[in-house]
Amino acid sequence: MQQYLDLCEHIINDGTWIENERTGKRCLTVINADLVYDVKNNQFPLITTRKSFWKAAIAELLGYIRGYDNAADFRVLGAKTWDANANDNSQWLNNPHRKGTDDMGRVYGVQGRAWSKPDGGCIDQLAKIIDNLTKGVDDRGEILSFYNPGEFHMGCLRPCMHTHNFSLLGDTLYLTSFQRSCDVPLGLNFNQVQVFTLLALVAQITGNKAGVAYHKIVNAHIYEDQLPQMRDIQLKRQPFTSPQLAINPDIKSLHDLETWVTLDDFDVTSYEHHDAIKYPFSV
Ligand SMILES: Nc1nc(=O)c2c([nH]1)NC[C@@H]1CN(c3ccc(C(=O)N[C@@H](CCC(=O)O)C(=O)O)cc3)CN21
Ligand SMILES: O=c1ccn([C@H]2C[C@H](O)[C@@H](COP(=O)(O)O)O2)c(=O)[nH]1
Repeated sequence: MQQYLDLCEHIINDGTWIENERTGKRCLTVINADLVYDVKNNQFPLITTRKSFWKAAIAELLGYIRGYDNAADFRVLGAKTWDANANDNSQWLNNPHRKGTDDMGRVYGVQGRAWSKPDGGCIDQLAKIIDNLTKGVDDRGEILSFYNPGEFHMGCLRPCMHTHNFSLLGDTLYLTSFQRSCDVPLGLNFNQVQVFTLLALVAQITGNKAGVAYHKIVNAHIYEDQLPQMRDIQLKRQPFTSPQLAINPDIKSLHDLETWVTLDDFDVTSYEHHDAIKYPFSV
């Protein structure tokens, strides 16, 4: 939690104001942040200086794992977070590739589970990784990449957390996740949960121990309309100690994650937090 607060302070103290054309807003911005999560000791990196809706973050992750391309499917899992990008952005609404209401196009999990090959067919990057890690193999290319510039024009948003690179040392699994663009008040609150949970889940279903997750961010920003709440409210609060994440031990395979797993299979214990803060969202 302290590393999150340090990043927020760093943006406020040292950030540069940058105009963002896509949203029409200015962002206070820094380049480079390195966050580290202790998954081994279950130090769940949940924000405590405001109430965090962690279930929606895990629902998003499940949707990516399943390769969903539709905001309605994310809503069924428990995340409304893709509604705006799928339905309220005029550029995407006018895109001939959009297949109708709630379509997100070829983003995130679609690339992870069905990357189109130029010579036909597609690649399931996640299945290959799970298969290798289950056999104790790390070919030094256990990479799940959502970043496909050849299909950016077919999706509502370029992936922000775009690459997850797994590493196996003996029977301990590590994860290094890369993020190109980070909305620190809103998105990072979710992304921290997702990096941690992805390592915990993949370790569990491949029969390995979870080690450390490394989260590398390039452009970390606070939108101009979020700044007063972050600076004058959230950063004035004292953090509480980290809660713990509990995952149903019956989840044993990728197939389980694709079929019956719901948010009821996750629980957070000892979560002490301050009141919720509603931050503006930029589409
Ligand atoms: N500007 C922007 N920031 C983001 O963080 C973001 C995007 N766009 N577009 C794609 C996804 C969607 N994400 C989102 C979208 C909404 C919330 C949000 O509104 N969170 C609220 C409450 C959510 C709830 O009640 O479930 C929060 O207080 O954290 C968070 C992440 C992350 N991503
Ligand atoms: O998982 C996510 C998804 C999105 N974001 C944020 C980062 C930016 O504020 C916007 C995306 O805008 P771009 O113009 O495509 O960079 O969404 C996030 O923090 N985490």
